[in-house]
Amino acid sequence: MVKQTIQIFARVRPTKKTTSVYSVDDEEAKAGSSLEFVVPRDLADGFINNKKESYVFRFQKVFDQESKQEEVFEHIAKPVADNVLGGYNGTIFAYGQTGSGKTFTITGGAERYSDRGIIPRTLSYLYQYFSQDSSKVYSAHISYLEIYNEVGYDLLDPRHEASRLEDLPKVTIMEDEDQNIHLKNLSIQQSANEEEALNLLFLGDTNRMIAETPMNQASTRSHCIFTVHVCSREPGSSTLRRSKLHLVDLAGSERVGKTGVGGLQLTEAKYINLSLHYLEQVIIALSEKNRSHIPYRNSMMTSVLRDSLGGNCMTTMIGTVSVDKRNIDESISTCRFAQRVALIKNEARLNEELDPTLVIIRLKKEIQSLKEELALATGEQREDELTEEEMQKLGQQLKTFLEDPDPDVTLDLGPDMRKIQHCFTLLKVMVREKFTGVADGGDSAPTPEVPSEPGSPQSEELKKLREMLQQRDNEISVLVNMLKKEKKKVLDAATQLASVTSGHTLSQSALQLPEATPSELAVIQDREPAPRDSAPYTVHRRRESSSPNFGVLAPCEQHIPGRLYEPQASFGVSMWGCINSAVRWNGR
Ligand SMILES: Nc1ncnc2c1ncn2[C@@H]1O[C@H](COP(=O)(O)OP(=O)(O)OP(=O)(O)O)[C@@H](O)[C@H]1O
Repeated sequence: MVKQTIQIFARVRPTKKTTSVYSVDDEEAKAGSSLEFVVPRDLADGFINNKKESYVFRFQKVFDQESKQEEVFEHIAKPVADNVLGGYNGTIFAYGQTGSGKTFTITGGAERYSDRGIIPRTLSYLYQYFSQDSSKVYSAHISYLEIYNEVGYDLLDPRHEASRLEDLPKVTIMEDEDQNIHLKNLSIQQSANEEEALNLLFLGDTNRMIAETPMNQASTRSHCIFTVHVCSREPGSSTLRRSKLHLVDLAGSERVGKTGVGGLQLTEAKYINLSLHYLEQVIIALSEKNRSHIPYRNSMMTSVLRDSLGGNCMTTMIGTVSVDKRNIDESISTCRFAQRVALIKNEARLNEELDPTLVIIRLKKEIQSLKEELALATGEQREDELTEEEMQKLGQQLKTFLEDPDPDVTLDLGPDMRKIQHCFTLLKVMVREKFTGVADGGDSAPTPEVPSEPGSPQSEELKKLREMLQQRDNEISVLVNMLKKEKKKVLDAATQLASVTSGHTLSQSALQLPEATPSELAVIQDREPAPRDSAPYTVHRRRESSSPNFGVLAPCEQHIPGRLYEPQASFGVSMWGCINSAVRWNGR
């Protein structure tokens, strides 16, 4: 919660006449500035005259006649807009006598683009911010209320042009039990971008009650409240921030006697002055300590601005003053009003709430889950089939669960046995597909391994073993290829040997004879080779391992003098053992 007094600023309307009745003293940046009016004593009032000659008022800042709209926006509206973007309510209201520049400050002048006032500049600032801040999703809605002769009208109502004012629906105030104000018949229109928001502003301004008065050629005869409702949410979050920015152009106070108006304008002036009087009463009540009752309900304007005055809002007032000699009294009165306003303390709260639609979805789910739990507890299982949509949702849930690398992740299916069973069926299909490549089951498929939990020691071990197995497989296939080549060489050598010894030819099939007995092998391995030209030989079979294990051949890995062949390569040396075992000389 932010406790803050209402910030007050003064703006002096430019005047063509040079005037010495006022002076602005700009003090240190933080100390603010003061505005002084000098009113010389009127000798006509007699010699004994204790009337004050100098009136000094302090403000956060005084904008003199040369101040530009840009400057006013930067100092007054921008900080308020920033707070609104942060989730706090904000109000800026302009107060002053008629023709002192309230509408010029709040809405702006129509002649030049640089004369744009606080409303269009703030809209531009807000939408620019929305597009630049990617951390949140923003939306804005706009309402425009007019209070004319104590009756509220919706300025954005399209029937304004065609209907008479009396035929338009009246905006009425409704209060809930928490004393929050709700406005019936006031439309709140969404505006997706700056252009749409400006169109709404122009539509409302065209519908405003304007009349020519002796003080102002286009005097606004009503109080107007332009409200921007900002809503923001971080993507994926269910917390919403809703804030309101009221930009208020009050109707100007005027001295009926001085301006000499009559008829309708007199009635308007009476209503305006009465509502400003009620506003003043509220301000006085708020600035007094220990005051229990604040008369908000006296007028529609104070009821609508209830939060802005002493409530959940950061409020700023701009007192517009005219420094023509004939307007000095009204200007002093405006400054006095501002000094009282500066005593009001507001307590602005961050307007965060849970998104009601998300809360409803969550509660519905909870109810469904409780119903299912109850059915499970009472033994009433649901018999009806799962819908296609439910099954798809379960499939997606299961997929997310299986793909999540987190070992602690759980699959929440609720107490509905149909869902649990469906998930098991899906899981079975998935496992079979993965391990057998068969999409739909058959009894011949082997029982799939139960996959270990990812990241567990068993799964690591399994992974290592699989890698080793793959490596061995690769080695084996290389060796098998080499074996084939060597076998060919052996065959050639044996053929050559046979032709050298007795002219017999050794066929390849001779090397694929049945296995030699252990005693035969022993004899083969102990025997010295016979001389080259010895008696005819017989070929016995030497078992070749179906999975070539060359350890069997290892004892022959050395060159033996007198052998027929010199091995060509290290593997060839091993193969020599094969020949050694396979070809036995006749003299055994
Ligand atoms: N700071 C300024 N610079 C230039 N022109 C100004 C300034 N302030 C006011 N004016 C001009 O003075 C005239 C009266 O101003 P404006 O209509 O804003 O007064 P007002 O306080 O809203 O009066 P009312 O209460 O009668 O509506 C307008 O023509 C406006 O353009």
